[in-house]
Amino acid sequence: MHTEENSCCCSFDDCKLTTEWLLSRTRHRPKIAIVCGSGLGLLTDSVSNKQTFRYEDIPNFPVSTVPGHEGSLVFGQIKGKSCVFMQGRFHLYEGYSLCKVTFPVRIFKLMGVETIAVTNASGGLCQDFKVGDIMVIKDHINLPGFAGQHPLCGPNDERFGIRFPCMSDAYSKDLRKLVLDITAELGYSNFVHEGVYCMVSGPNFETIAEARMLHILGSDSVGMSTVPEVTVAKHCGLRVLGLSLITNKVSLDYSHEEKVNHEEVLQISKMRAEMLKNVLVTFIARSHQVETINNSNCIYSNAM
Ligand SMILES: O=P(O)(O)O[C@H]1O[C@H](CO)[C@@H](O)[C@H]1O
Ligand SMILES: Nc1nc2[nH]cnc2c(=O)[nH]1
Repeated sequence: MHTEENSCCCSFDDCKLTTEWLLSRTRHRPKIAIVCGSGLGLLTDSVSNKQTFRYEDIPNFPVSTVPGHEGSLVFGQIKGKSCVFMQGRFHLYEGYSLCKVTFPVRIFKLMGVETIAVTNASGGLCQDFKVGDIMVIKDHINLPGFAGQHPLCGPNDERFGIRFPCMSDAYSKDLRKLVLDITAELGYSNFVHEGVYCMVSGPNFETIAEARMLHILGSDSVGMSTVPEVTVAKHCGLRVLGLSLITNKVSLDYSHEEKVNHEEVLQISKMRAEMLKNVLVTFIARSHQVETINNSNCIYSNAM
């Protein structure tokens, strides 16, 4: 139950303090933030002029507890563009409240970030998807949100965004088009699809009956993250790109003998991280081609 006292452990002042702490320690002023999913920390390999902060050293930041999530904020440049990477994200199943899970997104907004690219590892429900494919997220299903586990529950702070944000366009159409153009140019079209990502809380992988239900409901892939970050990003007026790496096929059939596990997820992520990195490097270099949106819901739309 949400009350004034317990609803938010990450107030505007907490966010401000963390933002000021970071801005006073780095000269980087990123316009793009990238969240690295499970096993995708290698995405930071192409960053030059790196400056790294461990999460445990940043005031108010949660710490990473999941293998494959290093726990560092990496500032730097890619093709001359200033960016910041979350090398490791936070999940509901780790025991964090959703406002803690999404805390970094608001820090990025207050630092002056305009675009966020979220990546994840997910299980493929769409029967056309193969292990190692990339799904450009077109839309999502916020399953925990239906049950009241929602990062925007509780008193709304208008300085971040409006009470009732529109979510029908959470994933920027222009950024999706840009990324589809890039993947075509790189010769990746055969293993890139658009689709709907469904978030479950985890930490267990799906039962067969659950997987069948999610598939019937219109989900193309399933994972345990991303949706809270995207919801908060859209609330405060960031442009969002979502890329999901299909690390396993989710079983819809009781005769299926293969059992998914986190080690396999990490193995596939590491195998395909290079490909995802190629996409993101080009995306970062070219994202200025897509105009910045002006209709920000957030009144703190510029860096403090
Ligand atoms: O969504 P990311 O952080 O990529 O991680 C995915 O991989 C883990 C399961 O292997 C879960 O945390 C799931 O959400
Ligand atoms: N819930 C869920 N999360 C995942 N993350 C990577 N693969 C999966 C999966 O099959 N199910």
